[in-house]
Parts: sequence; C-alpha cells; structure tokens
Amino acid sequence: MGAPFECAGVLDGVRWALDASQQRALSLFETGANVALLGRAGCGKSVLMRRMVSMAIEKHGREAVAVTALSGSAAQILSGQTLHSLFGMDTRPLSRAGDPLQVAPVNVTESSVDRMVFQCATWRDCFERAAGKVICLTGSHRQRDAELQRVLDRLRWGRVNAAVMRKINLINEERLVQIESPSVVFTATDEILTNDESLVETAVTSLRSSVDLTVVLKLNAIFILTRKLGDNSPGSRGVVKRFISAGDQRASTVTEVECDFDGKLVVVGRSRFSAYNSSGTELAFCEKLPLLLGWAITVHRAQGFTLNAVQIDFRLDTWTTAGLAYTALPRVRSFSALCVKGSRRNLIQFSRCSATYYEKQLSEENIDPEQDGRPPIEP
Ligand SMILES: Nc1ncnc2c1ncn2[C@@H]1O[C@H](COP(=O)(O)OP(=O)(O)OP(=O)(O)O)[C@@H](O)[C@H]1O
Repeated sequence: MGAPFECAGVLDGVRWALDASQQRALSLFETGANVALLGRAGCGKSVLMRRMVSMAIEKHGREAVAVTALSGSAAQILSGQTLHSLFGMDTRPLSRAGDPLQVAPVNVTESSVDRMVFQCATWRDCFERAAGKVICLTGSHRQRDAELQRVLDRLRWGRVNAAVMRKINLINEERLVQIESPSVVFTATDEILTNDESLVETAVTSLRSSVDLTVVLKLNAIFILTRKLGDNSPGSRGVVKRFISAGDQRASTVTEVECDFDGKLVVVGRSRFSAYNSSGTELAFCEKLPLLLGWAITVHRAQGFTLNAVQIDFRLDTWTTAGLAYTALPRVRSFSALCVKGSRRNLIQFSRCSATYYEKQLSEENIDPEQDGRPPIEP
C-alpha cells in the first residue's frame, strides 16, 4: 500500500486542491456509502481513489482495506492487487473508479456492446441502490492545453471531424534509439508465504498477471516508472544512468539502478508486489524493479499514466476497440508532447451504450453534459 495521499499540494509550481466534484465524492465516501467515480481521462479519479484508500486505512486499519483493480497496470497505479487475488472479500465501503468512454481492461470486455461493468447486477446493487452512488467527476486536470482538451473531448464523445483529424495527425521525425552497451537482466524473485497448496497457484497467477517476470535494461535506456517513487508518479519517464552492484561489477550482482528523472538522480531498487487471500493475509510476494522499457508501451498499460511525451503510430494496429484512441491520447498534458502518425476517421470508435449510461448519470446529478466536455452536435 502506498503512503497516504495528499488532497492538496503543488504541481509544476501551481497550487492545487481537490475540486468540487472530487470533494463531493469524498464527503459521500466519508459517510460510509459505496461510491463509484466516473469521469474523463485526467479528471482525478486515481488521485481521489488513493485519498479514499488512505482515509479508509486511517479509519479501519490496514488489514481491513483491500485495494484492487481489473488490470495489473491499474493495480500498480493504486498500489493494490488485481481482482483475482481478492475473491470473496467483503469490503465496505466500496469505491470504484473508471471512465466508460475509455477502453475496458483486456479479457474483461471483448465486445463493448453488451458486457460493460455498469450493466452488471453487482454494479447496480453496490452503486445504484440504497448502498451507494455513482458520482461524475467533472474536472480536467491533466491537460493545460485548452485546444488539446477540446480535441480529446470530441474524441471521447465520438465527434470527430476533419479539423480534429488534422490536429492529431502531427507528424514528427521518427527517432530510433540504438544502444550498444550490454544489457542487464533483472528477474523478479518470488516468495510463497502460505503452506496451503491449494492457494499457491492462485497467488502465483495473481502475481504474474500484475508484474512481468523480467526487466531488461541498458545504460541510457528509457523507461517508465510503474509505481510512485518519491516525487515521481507512475508513468514518469526516466533514463538509466548507472547500475549499482552489491559486490563486484558483474551484471548478475546489480541490485539497483540510478535513474535520471528530468535532471534529478534517483536510485530505484526492487519493490514488493504482493498477493493476498480473501481475508487480507499475504500469500506470496515478488520483488522486482518497478520499471518498464519506455520507448513503447501498450495503451492498456499506459492507461492512467501521465506521460511526458507520447508518440502513437496508428498504422501498427487496426485500433478498432471502442475508446482505445481516446484512452491513448490524453496521457500527455499538451499538444507539443504528442506525435501521432497515421490516424484515420474509422479508428475513432465510440461506445454508444457507454455514452447513454454516462449521459444518464450526468442528468441524475443535474450536470450539463457540455459542462463535462461533451461537444455540441454540429449541423
Ligand atoms: N484537483 C486537482 N487539481 C489539480 N490537479 C489534479 C487534481 N486532481 C488530479 N490532479 C492531477 O491531474 C492528473 C490526472 O489525475 P489522475 O491520474 O487522478 O486522473 P484519472 O482520472 O485517474 O485519469 P485516467 O482516466 O487517465 O486514469 C495528475 O497529474 C493529478 O496529480
């Protein structure tokens, strides 16, 4: 579990605090109600979830709070575990965050039409009846560039026109980075803590679904951080500067990596990733570097990250999943940090049923969809 998370602070020299919709959701959560948070990329769902987790730990104790996610990368952002590792856990109050207009986790929703999470009976029981509430977060905190925000809102609601396509088709020179220095392989070390044979497989499957077994790095390799480390949030991009060895200089003894994050040197060591049983007891853990090679990353893995710069090549895939393009593009704060190749109108897929559900939620909260970024329909 990460350190308690702030609800106010300074970001890029600018003071910030939870916005009105975030505060409303937090107040509701404090009353003990289940809360589901919906909202566009960058509205502050993860920030608020981390705040709720630290509040719940303060109130109920570490053992009583489970943090879980449908995908391994989301679990890493929240310093939690995947859902597989928490079967049967009775956790109250519940909070959940997501954006129905972004892409769903792999293997959970193959067709965006009939298997959305908000269509499940469990969702209705937890968040739409007496036990809870769905709150739409209406802020937009990642993008400082108003034009990028407008383009993203259009993509999110499937309102794509020629001007949008031109804007996201900015083509820069491709830079291929070739590194000739030797590679250093970091292999995760597992430890099984349970003696119960029947739980070992579940624990190992849970660990493997959220972390890669090996990370291969080279000097000057570019990587992305997958866990919060000091001031660096998940998604921070850095460069490997030095391998630190425990004993002699052989690669096999390298234990830590000195990394450059925007001019600041930080030593990154292994982090502990754990699998728990239904009552919160740790069954197994693995220790591995919280780093991914950062020249290329799938959209699913990047979901939730704020990245310094992104280059997307739409030519490399068919990109037809609803919400995929919208999930990829808001990772950056400004247009100058974005380079997109090969975008075409038919790549921008949009889930009508998600939009209908989202519009219904906005209307229940008396929020004008245009205030939440939905573009007006053009004649
Ligand atoms: N109230 C706020 N004021 C200023 N900045 C904020 C606020 N809430 C969140 N942020 C910042 O905005 C950025 C995006 O926040 P966060 O990652 O929580 O959004 P998200 O809704 O989870 O996004 P995504 O859907 O892409 O996962 C982060 O850099 C975060 O620190």
